[in-house]
Amino acid sequence: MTQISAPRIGIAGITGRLGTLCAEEAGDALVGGLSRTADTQRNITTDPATLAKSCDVVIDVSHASTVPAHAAAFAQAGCAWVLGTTGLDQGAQDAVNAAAQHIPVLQAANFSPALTLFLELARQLGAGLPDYDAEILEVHHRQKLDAPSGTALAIGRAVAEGRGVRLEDVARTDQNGRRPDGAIGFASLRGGQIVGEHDLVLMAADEQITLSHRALDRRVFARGALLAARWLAGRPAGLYTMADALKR
Ligand SMILES: NC(=O)C1=CN([C@@H]2O[C@H](COP(=O)(O)OP(=O)(O)OC[C@H]3O[C@@H](n4cnc5c(N)ncnc54)[C@H](OP(=O)(O)O)[C@@H]3O)[C@@H](O)[C@H]2O)C=CC1
Ligand SMILES: O=C(O)C1=N[C@H](C(=O)O)C[C@H](O)C1
Repeated sequence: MTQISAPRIGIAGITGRLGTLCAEEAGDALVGGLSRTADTQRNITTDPATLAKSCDVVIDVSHASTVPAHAAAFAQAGCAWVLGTTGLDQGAQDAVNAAAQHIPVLQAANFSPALTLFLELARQLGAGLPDYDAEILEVHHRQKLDAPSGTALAIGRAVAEGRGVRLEDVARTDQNGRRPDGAIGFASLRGGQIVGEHDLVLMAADEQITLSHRALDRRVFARGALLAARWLAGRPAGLYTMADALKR
């Protein structure tokens, strides 16, 4: 492995809420960005292939619809890809998996260190309390486009993994009808400027346990994305997680 000591960083979704903060955190390592509107003064292009050619790693916090095109362009250019965009359908996820055959890809619905540890705890709770009713509540700002959040789905996947089942087989987003045994339920609230809140609640008749995470400042995601980018650049092709980047 040739670790790159000061990787050149590009940002897809550079004009967005998180992309703007990632650009600030990248400082001098920032070489440019991707947007639907080009800006030559800031080295912002509309073409993923053009950005990829000038970078060692792209931090992608844009929109799920861009993922297949980004996957193809970054794989072709050999550019590492930190993917934080959520709301991917199966086709987009297949494109991510295919790109990871050619380039290093770190995919994380949530770049927070504490939330990364939360996923490990959720796996343990799922395994240790297999018969408890599991419900995941997520709360976000009124502008968020996808629901349930990518993080809520990742928490659900971790609980399901701990239980040895597939989330697709037990996920419950429609609350009508009696709660099926073994279901993993999701509920979403949208309003105000909430940065991101996630609760995992496991309930039995005689006790319940709640794991809670509150993102208080969006910058926690930007700092995590930069840590991931610096860790990923120069690694072998493969699909990595935030837990890989945070291993000590
Ligand atoms: N992994 C993590 O830790 C985190 C992930 N996220 C995820 O990152 C993504 C971006 O979040 P956020 O910055 O809040 O979102 P914003 O809407 O503020 O920014 C997204 C940017 O993507 C660009 N874009 C490209 N194509 C589209 C499209 N079809 N529709 C809308 N925007 C598009 C837009 O830039 P332009 O108009 O210039 O083209 C937009 O500014 C989301 O998927 C979100 O869930 C968010 C926070 C943390
Ligand atoms: O859109 C957001 O804001 C966030 N999105 C991510 C998600 O969908 O889980 C992470 C974080 O919760 C903020």
